[in-house]
Order: sequence, then C-alpha cells, then structure tokens
Amino acid sequence: MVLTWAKPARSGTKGTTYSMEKDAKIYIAGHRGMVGGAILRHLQTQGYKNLLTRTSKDLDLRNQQAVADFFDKERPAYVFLAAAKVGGILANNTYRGEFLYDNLIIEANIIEAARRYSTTKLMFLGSSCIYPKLAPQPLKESYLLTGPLEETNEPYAIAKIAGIKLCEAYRDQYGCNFISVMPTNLYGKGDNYDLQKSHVLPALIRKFHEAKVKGDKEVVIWGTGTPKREFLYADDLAEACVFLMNEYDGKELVNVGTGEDLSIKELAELVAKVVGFEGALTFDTTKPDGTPRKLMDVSKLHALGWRHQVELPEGIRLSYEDFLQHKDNTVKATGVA
Ligand SMILES: NC(=O)C1=CN([C@@H]2O[C@H](COP(=O)(O)OP(=O)(O)OC[C@H]3O[C@@H](n4cnc5c(N)ncnc54)[C@H](OP(=O)(O)O)[C@@H]3O)[C@@H](O)[C@H]2O)C=CC1
Ligand SMILES: C[C@H]1O[C@H](OP(=O)(O)OP(=O)(O)OC[C@H]2O[C@@H](n3cnc4c(=O)[nH]c(N)nc43)[C@H](O)[C@@H]2O)[C@@H](O)[C@@H](O)C1=O
Repeated sequence: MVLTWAKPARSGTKGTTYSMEKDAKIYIAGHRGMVGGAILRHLQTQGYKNLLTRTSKDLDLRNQQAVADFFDKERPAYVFLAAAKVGGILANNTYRGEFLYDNLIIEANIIEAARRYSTTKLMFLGSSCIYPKLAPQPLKESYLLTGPLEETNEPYAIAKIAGIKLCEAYRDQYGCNFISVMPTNLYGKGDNYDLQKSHVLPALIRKFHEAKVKGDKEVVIWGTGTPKREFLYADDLAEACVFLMNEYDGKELVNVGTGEDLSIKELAELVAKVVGFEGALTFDTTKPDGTPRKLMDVSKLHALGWRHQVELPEGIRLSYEDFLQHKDNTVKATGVA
C-alpha cells in the first residue's frame, strides 16, 4: 500500500500527516447508523472509491474471531470506528451491562485487529460523556479523568474512556496511528426515534409531531428542562471526521462540536416551533436530568481549521424533513406506535 506524504502536520507524533488516498480501502464500522451513514455519504461525495461496509448481521463486531478474519481478508487501510451500542439517557441507564460490555468488546476487537493487520490509521469515536459530571465549562480535552462521571451513563463512558486509552496505549507500544475524536450530542438524518431509547432531539421531533397530528394540548418533556446541551448535525460531524482523518495525527483526543449550547427547555421551544406544535410544555421531574451541562471547548478543532456549518434551527428543519419522509419505517423499526 502506498502512503502519500501530504501537507505538513499541524499536530502529530512524527511531524508528518497521511492523507487518505482516493482508492484506499476504507472500512466504516457502523455504516447503517446515523454517524456511520453520514461518514459513508461524505466519503462518497469526496470521491473515495473503495469503501468497505458490513451490517451487524453479516459481521457481529462482538465476535473476536469474526472481526480478525474480516481484517485478515480485507486489510482495510483506514478505519472509522462508528459502530457502538448507542442511546439516550434512559437507554444508557437501563441497559447498563450491554452499554459497557458491547462497547468494550466492539472497540477492543476492532482496534486489536487494526493493529494486527497493519491498518494505516484508525479513528475511534467517543462521546462528550467521558468528561467528569461537574467539570469546569467549556470542557477541555485535558479534563479527561479529573473527576467522577455522571451516574446514568457511567458504563458507556467507561467503555469510551477504555477505547481512548487503547488507542493511546497502542500508539505508545506499537506506534499505531490511532486517533480519538469526542463528538458532542448529535442529531440528523437516520436518527433513532424510539421514545424509550433515543436521545432528546429526535424524541422531541417525534413527540411534537405526534401531538400536532393528534391535536394534543401538551407535550411532556423529561426532567426539569434546565440541563444544557450542545448539538451538532451529523453531516457536519462526518465532514469533521474525514477532515481529522486527513489532517490530525496526535495522541490527544479532539473535541468535535459547535461550542454553543442551550437549555432543554429552550431546545423544546425551538423544536416545537419548527414542527408547528402550539400547545404547552410540561416537565416530568421524575425523569433524570443527567449532566447539568457539557459544553465542548472546540478551540483545538478550530485551530486545526474546521468549524461547523449547519446551525441548530436549520439542522432541526432538515431532521424533521427526514423524519417525515421515513416515519413509517421508523415506526416499524422501533415498534412504537
Ligand atoms: N448519537 C449521538 O448523539 C452520539 C454518538 N456518538 C458516537 O458516534 C458513534 C455512532 O453513533 P450513532 O450513529 O448515533 O449510533 P447508531 O445507533 O445510529 O448506529 C450504531 C451502529 O453500530 C452498529 N453496531 C452496533 N452493535 C454492533 C455489533 N455488535 N456488530 C456490528 N455492528 C454493530 C449498528 O449496525 P447495524 O445497523 O448493522 O445493526 C449501527 O449501525 C458511536 O460510537 C457513538 O458512541 C458520540 C456522541 C454522540
Ligand atoms: C450523547 C449523550 O447522550 C446521553 O446523555 P444525555 O445528553 O443526557 O442524553 P439525552 O439526549 O437522552 O438527554 C438530554 C437531556 O434531555 C432531557 N430530555 C427531555 N425530554 C427527553 C426525551 O423525551 N427523551 C430523552 N432521551 N431525553 C429527554 C433528558 O432528561 C436530559 O436532561 C448519554 O447517555 C450518552 O449516550 C451520551 O454521550
């Protein structure tokens, strides 16, 4: 396989950075998911020709031997690790064992196979929940492991921290160019609209849409509405991932977000406006709030040369359009009427 010397690295261990060749074999793990799907689409539009995908049915990434055999046969040069057990606050808190086990074993199997079968570069996707619950804001990359985690998603966060540390340790011990990026809360095309398992933004789109159609007078929002969250459109994240894969070779993780946040109440008002729901919002305070705030410090990402493009109102509009187009499939897939 040919490695091309690209532009001088802005950050890296060897003083150089590798750009992905347009015909290089690139494996997108989790390509049917919201993020993997967005990465696949972005790579296609950028002219990458040799894209490798497998569904979980064809390749269960929890199976170490199957993952090793796949890497042995296919020898991908680049890997985007976007396969994971993913969900909102309730799913994280309910399926604690699965969120820890599945995520640990998926990332360990892929990272080890990438090392063993000489993958040139791998990107691991973590999450902003790796930072301590009460860390100072905005969250700098250096705040990792400086305090206790938020309880509802501690198992998922521990698995994600293990993935980061595996990339770092493999870089130290074996010289692997494995990088980690930490996306903030995401939303966009192909999101999960199952009200028990989804994140807040797709849940609100669905709740407001269904209330509008049924003529309901109110919609119930979980928690107090006071926690603050930052949201990045998944297509923007995909662009950032491809950018960082081509430009960044550092050991330290990189935050990916917008650097702007709002309260859940403000978010609910915004989604209600886009969807056209005019009733009242009520707050179910028996449901958990989770972390009070997790605003990303994106100065490192901005210094590298990338900034988000899709602002929240526009992203919600695009997501609602996608929901309307696919809602019949979504209802079937999630089993929620
Ligand atoms: N959504 C968000 O708000 C955020 C997501 N992230 C991270 O981004 C990444 C992608 O998340 P997102 O796209 O939202 O998640 P999705 O749930 O939309 O997609 C996850 C994908 O992982 C695959 N997968 C899960 N388990 C297995 C398995 N055992 N074997 C093979 N494939 C498996 C699924 O494949 P299949 O469809 O074939 O079953 C699915 O397509 C994850 O690492 C997540 O932690 C980080 C921050 C926020
Ligand atoms: C990306 C990130 O996502 C998860 O963390 P989270 O940000 O807390 O997740 P969330 O989107 O589910 O909730 C955000 C806030 O919104 C409130 N909220 C209101 N009403 C609904 C509602 O209807 N559904 C949901 N899910 N939340 C609601 C909810 O109570 C909370 O205060 C991690 O577990 C982990 O997976 C992770 O890394």
